[in-house]
Amino acid sequence: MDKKFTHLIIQKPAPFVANVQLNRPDQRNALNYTLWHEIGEAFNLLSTDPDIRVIILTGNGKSFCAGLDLKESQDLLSIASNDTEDAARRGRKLLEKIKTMQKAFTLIEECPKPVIAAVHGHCVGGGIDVITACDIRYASTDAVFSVKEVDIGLAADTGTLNRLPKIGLSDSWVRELSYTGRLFGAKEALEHGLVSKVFDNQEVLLKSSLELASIMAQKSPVALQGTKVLLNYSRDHSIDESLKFTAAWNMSQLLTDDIGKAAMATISKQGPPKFSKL
Ligand SMILES: CC/C=C\C=C\CC(=O)SCCNC(=O)CCNC(=O)[C@H](O)C(C)(C)COP(=O)(O)OP(=O)(O)OC[C@H]1O[C@@H](n2cnc3c(N)ncnc32)[C@H](O)[C@@H]1OP(=O)(O)O
Repeated sequence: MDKKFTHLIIQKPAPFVANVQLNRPDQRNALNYTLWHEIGEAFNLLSTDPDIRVIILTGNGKSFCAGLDLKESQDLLSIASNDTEDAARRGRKLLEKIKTMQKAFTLIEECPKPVIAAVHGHCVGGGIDVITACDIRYASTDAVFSVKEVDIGLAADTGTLNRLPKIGLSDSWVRELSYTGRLFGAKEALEHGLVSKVFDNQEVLLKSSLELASIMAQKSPVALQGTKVLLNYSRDHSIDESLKFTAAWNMSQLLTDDIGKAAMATISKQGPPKFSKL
């Protein structure tokens, strides 16, 4: 990808795999508006990049992400306290701001390519918003999480409270974390299913994330992207609705050459076939 970002680095560590790196290490990857916006922009671009089939999301430096940049969030507060405008107008400005911020992380979810969040160090507040929009969450043993918003006087509004209840966790546990903001570690996150694997250190975490990404990147991109689209749809709809959507989706997608190539490779016991770009 040619686009240059201020607070993101995008590398291509393996064929068809992108590594999106949050890159404000000195601020523990706190999300200022530039980084917030760039996350959405990057995933939007990657969603149609035919050279990328799987994305790994990591944080550079000591932490994965320290959440909202508390030093650069003054304009949010200034909208709220601007007494030259009435409450309704200030409310409408806040609405637009929140919707824009929500959309940046929704673009991770809407990206049809699977996204693996590889979490080390702290992942708090907005960091949880980010990882709940990802498909797969891996962590290293040093990872520390917190649904921190309640501690700064707000109800999380950019994804956590909307997505955490949908990823198969205990409702009681989600509520306990959201009402207290308490820290919890990788072991607890694994026990409850917030992350699906924990690794001894960040190096092994990154290596294992790359291995996983490379396996997925060898699959038919038609099949892989369709699988993400259909899993997301079925999470948000009844079985009957999602069966209908699946049938309509595959009306076109079953016309792919990839099925023949994959079947032939299986029968002839060759390695994974080379699929055309999508
Ligand atoms: C509409 C609203 C939408 C979304 C709202 C989201 C809400 C949230 O995200 S709530 C969560 C907010 N974040 C926090 O409360 C975390 C604050 N940070 C910390 O607790 C710690 O920094 C740490 C993450 C536990 C890491 O600790 P440590 O490794 O010891 O580093 P520090 O020395 O504390 O920090 C280094 C450096 O980074 C700056 N920094 C860290 N976090 C933030 C932050 N969230 N915002 C701005 N800056 C941050 C910290 O100030 C230090 O800067 P120096 O200039 O070096 O002092």
